[in-house]
Amino acid sequence: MLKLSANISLLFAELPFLQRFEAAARAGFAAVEAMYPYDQDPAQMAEQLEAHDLEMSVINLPPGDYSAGERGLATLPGRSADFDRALETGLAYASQLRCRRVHLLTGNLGRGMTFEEVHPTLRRNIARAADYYAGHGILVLLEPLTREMLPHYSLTRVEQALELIHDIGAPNLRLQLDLYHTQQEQGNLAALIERHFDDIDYIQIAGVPGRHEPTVGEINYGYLLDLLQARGFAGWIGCEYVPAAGTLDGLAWARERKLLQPRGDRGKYHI
Ligand SMILES: O=C(O)[C@@H](O)C(=O)CO
Ligand SMILES: [Mg+2]
Repeated sequence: MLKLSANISLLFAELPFLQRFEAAARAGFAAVEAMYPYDQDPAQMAEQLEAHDLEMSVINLPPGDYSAGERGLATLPGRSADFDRALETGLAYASQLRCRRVHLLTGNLGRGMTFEEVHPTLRRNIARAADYYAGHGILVLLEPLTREMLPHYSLTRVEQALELIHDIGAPNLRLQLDLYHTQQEQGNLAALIERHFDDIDYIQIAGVPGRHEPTVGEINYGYLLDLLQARGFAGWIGCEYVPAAGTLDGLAWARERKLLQPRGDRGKYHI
């Protein structure tokens, strides 16, 4: 059966962050994911995971100065100290949350820079991250992100990510395929899933346009989820979308596919 993880940076936003763990468990999720949990106390998050028998399926590594538009440090020359600090902080959180995956945001292209020009710095830093986390049994994931959201982002296509993954060759360096982003950059999702199935560790889903439930928009997730089911995809599928209305009502699609196992009174929170 396909495994869903609730992105509690976006889902259950009707509740304070620390209450979203219980709400996700009651709704029937076995895991949660978070984008940038670094404003939270990891001990409190760990308590919630334990209390509600949840896995933390993935967290992003610290992205640099987010408010300044930084989305990762791996492409930026002269930032190795910040990059190393991000690896250390990510490890502290992942360890305390027993999270076995971190998403390494690669960073923006500097003004006037091309992917080819940043490639040596990027490759070196990704290899450094993979080596750093390998010793802790943690996977490092690369996720192509669309320029519709991040116009200057460095890693936008599946083929770019796979070239780095295969060239570096670290066994703990894997692909995070976000179908919301990849639809906007290159489409052809079913063929990409089929062609690169063995390289995909993690999938995320959201509707295009609007980043709402997978039932809204141009992507036929019924077809894609059937394909993943038929291929026996065993990784997590992150529900990384902004509910169009209420979170619980918006999960009807997952309940209809019997992908959620509600625990206790799902409606405890009046959301
Ligand atoms: O798809 C996304 O936006 C996230 O998975 C992410 O890591 C970058 O924000
Ligand atoms: Mg994503």
